Amino acid sequence: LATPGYQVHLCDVSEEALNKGFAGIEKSLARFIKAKHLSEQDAEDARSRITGFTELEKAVSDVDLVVEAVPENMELKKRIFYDLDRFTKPEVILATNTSELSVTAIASATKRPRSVVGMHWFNPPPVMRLVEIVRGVDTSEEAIEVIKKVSERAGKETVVVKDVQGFVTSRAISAHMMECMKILEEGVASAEDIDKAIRLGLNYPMGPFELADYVGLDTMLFASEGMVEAYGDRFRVPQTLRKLVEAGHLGRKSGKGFYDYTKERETVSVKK
Ligand SMILES: CCCCCCCCCCCCC[C@H](O)CC(=O)SCCNC(=O)CCNC(=O)[C@H](O)C(C)(C)COP(=O)(O)OP(=O)(O)OC[C@H]1O[C@@H](n2cnc3c(N)ncnc32)[C@H](O)[C@@H]1OP(=O)(O)O
Ligand SMILES: NC(=O)c1ccc[n+]([C@@H]2O[C@H](COP(=O)([O-])OP(=O)(O)OC[C@H]3O[C@@H](n4cnc5c(N)ncnc54)[C@H](O)[C@@H]3O)[C@@H](O)[C@H]2O)c1
Repeated sequence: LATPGYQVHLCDVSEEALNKGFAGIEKSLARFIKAKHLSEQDAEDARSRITGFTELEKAVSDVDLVVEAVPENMELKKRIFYDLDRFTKPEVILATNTSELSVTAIASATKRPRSVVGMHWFNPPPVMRLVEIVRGVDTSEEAIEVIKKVSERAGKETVVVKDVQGFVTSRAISAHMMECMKILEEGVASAEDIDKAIRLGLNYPMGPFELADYVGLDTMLFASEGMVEAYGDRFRVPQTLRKLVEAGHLGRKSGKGFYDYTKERETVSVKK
């Protein structure tokens, strides 16, 4: 959002967490500069528009829009929205990047459910082309329009969907990934070969296990629990996924998941 010109307040729980965020932004800017999508000056301008905060009240007291992206946990999201409702000006729109939680339930923690809306980005957000906008039961047309405008200014296409478990995208990808997980657990093929088959045979940019590591296995587990609760037997929480998360193997962000990123991995991604 800083690249297309917005002033951004980035808030996280500690300086260490903030620095991780800034390091991620640097990596992305470097890739864009290398690919000549951005000049050094554009990158510098984007950097100068981002200010870090570790206190939520200070971060949001004078903003026009909040995009929340804390871990996928309903109690935590509700606590944050309760605070956002108290700390922001009354006209501010409060968006959540939740992958599958009920936007309507998150909105119930505020006194302004009309201004609460889903703004679902995709990883890596600077590259992926869609923002899925989720209309909660009370979300106003104005809130939807603001998110459309902001997304378009960030170069994204949008779709507006109803607030059902998993919306369109997480529901669809869950079906695909959970079936691949069953294929793995049945011993039909290795994770590497399933990933290769899906990439080369079906032309997906990433196989299910490399994508799961990329998204983060903790986020995957939270999301799959929600899918099972809503849709029952059509989905089930994969035990292999649960065990990896219990062991602290969260994918790329912890160095290990379905693959080990601490060693130079014979990468299974297709290089041109
Ligand atoms: C198995 C477990 C089962 C459990 C079931 C659980 C179910 C629950 C499901 C819920 C999931 C929720 C998910 C979430 O809410 C929504 C998501 O985010 S879903 C994930 C969406 N993302 C994808 O699907 C990504 C797929 N991958 C790709 O598109 C590509 O691989 C890639 C990441 C773009 C990388 O492309 P490559 O060609 O491989 O690599 P390159 O390095 O050449 O990059 C291409 C191009 O992109 C630029 N780039 C890449 N990354 C970044 C970045 N971070 N920042 C900036 N730019 C980047 C790169 O520079 C290249 O640019 P170019 O040179 O081409 O101009
Ligand atoms: N990972 C993905 O690919 C992806 C894609 C789309 C949407 N999402 C959604 O985005 C949200 C975040 O997911 P993630 O995978 O980035 O999680 P993550 O755990 O990797 O990152 C969450 C961030 O929130 C910070 N945080 C925790 N508590 C906070 C608080 N009280 N105040 C401010 N910051 C706090 C953490 O320090 C961390 O930086 C989830 O709702 C997830 O479903 C994730």
